[in-house]
This record gives sequence, structure tokens and C-alpha cells, in this order.
Amino acid sequence: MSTDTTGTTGATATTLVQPRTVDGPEHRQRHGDGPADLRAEDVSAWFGDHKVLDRVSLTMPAQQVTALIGPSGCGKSTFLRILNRMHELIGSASLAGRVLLDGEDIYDRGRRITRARREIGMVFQKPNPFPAMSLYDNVLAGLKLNGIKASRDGRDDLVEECLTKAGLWKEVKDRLRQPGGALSGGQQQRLCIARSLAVRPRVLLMDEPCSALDPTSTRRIEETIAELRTEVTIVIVTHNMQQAARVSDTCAFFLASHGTPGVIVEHGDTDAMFASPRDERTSDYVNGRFG
Ligand SMILES: Nc1ncnc2c1ncn2[C@@H]1O[C@H](COP(=O)(O)OP(=O)(O)OP(=O)(O)O)[C@@H](O)[C@H]1O
Repeated sequence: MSTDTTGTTGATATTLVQPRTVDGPEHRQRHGDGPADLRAEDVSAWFGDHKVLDRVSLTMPAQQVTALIGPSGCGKSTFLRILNRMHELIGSASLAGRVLLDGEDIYDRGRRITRARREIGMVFQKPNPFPAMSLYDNVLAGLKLNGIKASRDGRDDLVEECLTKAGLWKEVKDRLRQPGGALSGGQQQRLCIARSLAVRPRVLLMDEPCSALDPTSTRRIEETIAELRTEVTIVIVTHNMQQAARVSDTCAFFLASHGTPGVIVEHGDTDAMFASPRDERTSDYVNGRFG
């Protein structure tokens, strides 16, 4: 088992990454050009011999927010982890199918796992800043892990830019040297979003990012999601139907009935899916009749 440059362990990890810089407008160009389409094709997933997803295909368009909804255990988080190659970190896990980022398969043999994780960032259910590290260094933590170099001025600008985009700059600009652990839960989650943005992801995956937060912090994160949609393609898992309706443009309803693997029952425009779902099971779920 080797250690990759994100600090995680994995059988397919790679090591040497060419240094990059964040200075200048060319930074974005060198890292791809902003939000990308993400497409899953015939994705199936297993834990050991337990199949949990069956031939799931879904397009998550650039500059849109796609919500993944469905009852507990239907495979939403597994699907999300497959989208940035985190699924393969679990020893018993395997998968089939393709995940295309602007048409390029992130699982191609010639593509580095670290590149997929940099281009496709992840924000987790529980905010996970480095608690003893300063807010400033928290934002930049992903740069070091990805071997991206920055001058002092470049770092300062990037910290301000990412905290602004994450909706946190005004609250913390005078205390950037304080530790990440000193923030409230909602602020910590926005710090994690800022940290994800610092490596210029083309897609941001969010796994129930508000489930540990109070209503005010939840609303603030939802505002942040709305502001970010032109910067980065967003895919969010949520159990909160009102939240899915508020934040997403398109929606996919997952279901694993009676022990069968999860599938997408219905997907499409969020407003249409909530107002007039095509499938009776979708109607029951979005109207709170099960799950
Ligand atoms: N690390 C794991 N090892 C073995 N089985 C797992 C693992 N993680 C998830 N599973 C199983 O895979 C299936 C799908 O789980 P997953 O967490 O993806 O569903 P989910 O829809 O995200 O659920 P929830 O809404 O409760 O988070 C479930 O049967 C779960 O028990």
C-alpha cells in the first residue's frame, strides 16, 4: 500500500506531481477551464459480493446543481464517492462503468487518481477542517497536498478569493491566524468549501453538507451553493426535500427496493420532478409518503 499526494492511502496511488503555481490568471487555464460536465455511464458498485448500485447513468451538467435524493441505503453516497475515485479506497469495494469529466474517463489507466480528486472536490457531512491549523493555512492545505506552489501575494489573494466565494470572508478576515477549530459548525463547513475551492475544482461534490448544521447555517450554505453554481458544477446528496427543491436545477431519485441494488428511478428538471413526477414511487418519496 502506498501513500498518494492527498495524504490518503490507496492501491492505485501515484507519487510525483509536477509543481504548479496559483499566481496569475493563467492558473485557471492550466487547471482546465472552470465548470465541467460530469457523466456517469452504467455505473455499478459492490462491497464484497453485495451489489449496491446497478448500471446507473446520469449527466450532471456544468454550471448546474444536481441533487441526489432517495431513502437511506439506496447508494447515493456510494455513487458520489465513485464520482471522484474515493470508492476504491475501501478495501472490499469494486465498481464497473465509466465516469466522464468533459468526456474524459477519470478511471482511464493513464490518468492520475490525484488529478481526479483535485478536479472533483468533496465536502463531507461533518465539517472536517484541520482544527489546530489557522484559517489561512486551512484554505491553502489542498495546495500543498497537490504540489501547487504559490507566492506570498498569490496565497493572500487566493485565501481572500476562496473565503469570499464560500461566504466567509467578512466574518473571518480579521482573524485568519485563529485555528479552524475555533469556528462555529456552519463557519467550519464554509471553511471546508473554501479549502475545496482553492485547488480550482471543476466539480464540487457535497454529501449532506448541512445535516450537522442549524437552520441559519443551513440557509447560509444554500446561499453559498447558489453563488457558486457559475464557478463549479455541483452535485449534492440531501435528505431534505425542501433543500433539494431550493438549491438544485436537476434532481435524480435513487431507490433500492427490497434488497435490490440502487437504481435511478427518475431524473430531470427539479421543479418538474417535484410538481409532476412521472413515476409513482418518486411522487410518494417527494411527498414524504416513505423514506
Ligand atoms: N464501507 C462499506 N462497506 C460495506 N457496505 C457498505 C459500505 N458503505 C456503504 N455500504 C452499503 O452500501 C449500500 C449503500 O450505502 P450508501 O451509504 O451509499 O447509501 P445512501 O443512500 O448514501 O444512504 P444514507 O442516505 O443513509 O447515507 C448500503 O446497503 C450500505 O450498507
